[in-house]
Amino acid sequence: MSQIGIAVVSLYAVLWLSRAIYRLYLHPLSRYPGSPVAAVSTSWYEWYWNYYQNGQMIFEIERLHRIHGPVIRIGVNDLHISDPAVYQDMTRVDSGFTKDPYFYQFISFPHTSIGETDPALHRIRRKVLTPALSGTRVQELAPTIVAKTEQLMRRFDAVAVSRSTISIHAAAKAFTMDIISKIVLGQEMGCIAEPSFRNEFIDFLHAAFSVGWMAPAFPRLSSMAIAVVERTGVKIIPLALVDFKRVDFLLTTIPKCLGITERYLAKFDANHALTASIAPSLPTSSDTPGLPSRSAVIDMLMNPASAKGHTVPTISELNDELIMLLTAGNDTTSNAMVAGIHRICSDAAVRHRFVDELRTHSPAVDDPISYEMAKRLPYLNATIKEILRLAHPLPGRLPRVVPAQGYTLYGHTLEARTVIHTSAYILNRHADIFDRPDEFDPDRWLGADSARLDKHLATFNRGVRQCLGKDLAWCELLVLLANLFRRFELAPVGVGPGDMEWADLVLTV
Ligand code: HEM
Repeated sequence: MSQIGIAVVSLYAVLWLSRAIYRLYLHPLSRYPGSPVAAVSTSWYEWYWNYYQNGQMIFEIERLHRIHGPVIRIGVNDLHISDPAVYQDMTRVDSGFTKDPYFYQFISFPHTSIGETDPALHRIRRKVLTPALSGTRVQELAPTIVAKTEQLMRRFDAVAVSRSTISIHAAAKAFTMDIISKIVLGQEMGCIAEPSFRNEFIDFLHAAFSVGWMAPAFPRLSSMAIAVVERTGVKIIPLALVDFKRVDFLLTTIPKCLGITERYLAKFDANHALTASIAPSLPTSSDTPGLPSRSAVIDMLMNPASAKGHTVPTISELNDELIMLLTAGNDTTSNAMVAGIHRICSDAAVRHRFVDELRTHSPAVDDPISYEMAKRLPYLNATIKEILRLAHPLPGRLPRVVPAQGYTLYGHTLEARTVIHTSAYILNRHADIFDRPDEFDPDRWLGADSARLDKHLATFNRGVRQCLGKDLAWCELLVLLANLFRRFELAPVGVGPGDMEWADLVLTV
């Protein structure tokens, strides 16, 4: 190496070392315990635990909390908190905490309901989408959800008659995909009718998220990779978002989604009277003769009058939102179903009470249990809450930025733009709130204390960024689990120890 080369490398080493010393001993967060590696380099810490060790950082964070208490440092500018009171404070509507743009640019598309980090723009997007997913809308959609459950039950009937087995995992994902695609695209994907419940969207999603943690670990490299792929179509490193943006994926793997959206818009554009009639109110008929079924989501997004300040998205922005909604509405609820079915089947006492309540209140097996009835069954509801407490569809860190005025944490003021992470996996098992936290015990939700526990359930997040699909998820879980367990005696086949272990790949995989 030339002398200049040696000088450059030495200078870089000195700079790197000085910065490492500053971050470890002089940085405002240096007072907090945690990982020294994380304090020096967020990237390598993230890369090691989440990419190299495949989504294990959440378990390492849990271990560090056990050693160091409620606050640990997990990055140069990042703390992780395990304290339900701090979480409540951070999720107050007026807390001023916002989503961390650095993190969300890599797990979501910009300006979508999930990815928007600007509070004012988010408020508008949320207002536009709320009517399509609100409690009232879910009530209207409930008969469709019951009908999809019935269709799925026919598949289970066939399996029971032939005394063969069925993949609960594939069945649950097909069920949620057909429902969310109908809501989002106006047309279902037809996964329940597929012989093996084929669901290309989920296959793609899991392949993409298996490399998802590369992006937050190396943000500059990731931004460059996204720019390169957008301009040339060439994928230089494995990244979930790069895969999402890949033209060949969009054209071949889920042509149905884009094709459906484009046909939908073309039909509506061709019919100006109808386009003009897309008022802020929702379509009442889902099947107007001669037209594709209506998507409340697309209708509201394409209507400039949906909310004050709303700008109609371009086709690309529209697709970004639709893909995010398909993702949010498919994998999460189905994972809760799979984990829940396994829990109920594995606990004879719970299963007995669960089935007993269903058969007592609704003995006629051929009369589907409605959403209305399911909502009224206490043990069913308590069991689902307990499933949601422990099932972890989105287990991991949801980083939030400290507002401009700073934030006082245990007497010390954190500077604006410090990032605080909390995780449902850790909060939902916090011993200050949940007695015997690792035990699956639906009865905890039937006691006098249940309202207090409810307030601390972090599964759907809280505050202005809480889940917009919570009512839909609840409806799907209630209707599916009630009808499934009332009708069938289920037993796990071929599920070995370790098969239900999960990794945090943003989504649980
Ligand atoms: C058991 C099932 C579900 C769980 C556990 C869950 C969990 C969550 C969580 C934790 C968030 C906050 C994410 C963040 O802060 O970055 C969220 C947001 C969101 N979820 Fe869900 N979700 C579920 C089902 C659904 C369904 C069925 C939909 C329907 C499309 C949906 C749509 C959304 C949307 C649009 C947001 C963004 C809300 C906003 O920021 O305003 N979710 N969800």
